[in-house]
Amino acid sequence: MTWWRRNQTAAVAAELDTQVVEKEAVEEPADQHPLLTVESVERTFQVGGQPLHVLKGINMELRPRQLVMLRGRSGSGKTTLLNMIGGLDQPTKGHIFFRDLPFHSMSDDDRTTVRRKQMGFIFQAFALMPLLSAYENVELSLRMAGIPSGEWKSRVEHCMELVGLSKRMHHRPFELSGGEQQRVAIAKAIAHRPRLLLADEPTAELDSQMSAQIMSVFQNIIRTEQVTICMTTHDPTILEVADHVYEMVDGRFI
Ligand SMILES: Nc1ncnc2c1ncn2[C@@H]1O[C@H](COP(=O)(O)OP(=O)(O)OP(=O)(O)O)[C@@H](O)[C@H]1O
Repeated sequence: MTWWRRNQTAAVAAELDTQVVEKEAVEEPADQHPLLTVESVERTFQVGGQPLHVLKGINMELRPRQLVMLRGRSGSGKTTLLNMIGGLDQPTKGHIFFRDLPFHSMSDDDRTTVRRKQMGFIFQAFALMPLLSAYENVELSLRMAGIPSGEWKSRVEHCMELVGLSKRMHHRPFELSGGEQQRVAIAKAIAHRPRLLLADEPTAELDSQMSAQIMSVFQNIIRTEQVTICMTTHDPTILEVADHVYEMVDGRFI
């Protein structure tokens, strides 16, 4: 089993390298091949010995440089789906392809390799480290992704500039407002140049003005960093900036 895993991991690493070369060589038009495809995905949890059907047949696509929102009431299954798209969990049934990689059947190790290199997360569980400055938080993400240390300084400074926080990069999270902390989280999530950025309720704790700022940062990074963003939200006021909104009710899109 171990040798197979190692070979599989090597194959994924090789695939990623090829994809990076392709990315540099060819500029993909926005509407070309999907970055991610979800086909007939179901997710069932066992709760107290009973099956709980949370996702009941989801189909969706994320295309390069799109801003896609998952909207729905609390408990409708948005976070469960986002976890699946990010390879943090696997479907009970159905298929998920990130580019050509079958997330539904890949090992945890292989999904982790893809995630580290090609995805960024703005999730509560990946929150800022409180004792590190904004700069050090972003740098940490480059270190984790295996980016050579010689590239860290310019990339951190570039990302802090993209989110409009160049003047505050040596502050620690508690010295920043909620909106500023969220912008540091965005800088941290995009520092290693992911293809896909996933955000779970990124405007949840923010007032409407700060939420609008975050959405404007998202639009800016889609343009300048060529990233695709998929986020969950309850907030009807930000839906208009989405390229596509999937409305979820009780584990299905309507
Ligand atoms: N690991 C798990 N085990 C058992 N049940 C789970 C698990 N994860 C999620 N659920 C259940 O699945 C349902 C959907 O949860 P999910 O967090 O995906 O909803 P959501 O739409 O993101 O809600 P919110 O907007 O409140 O975050 C809930 O009833 C939740 O209790």
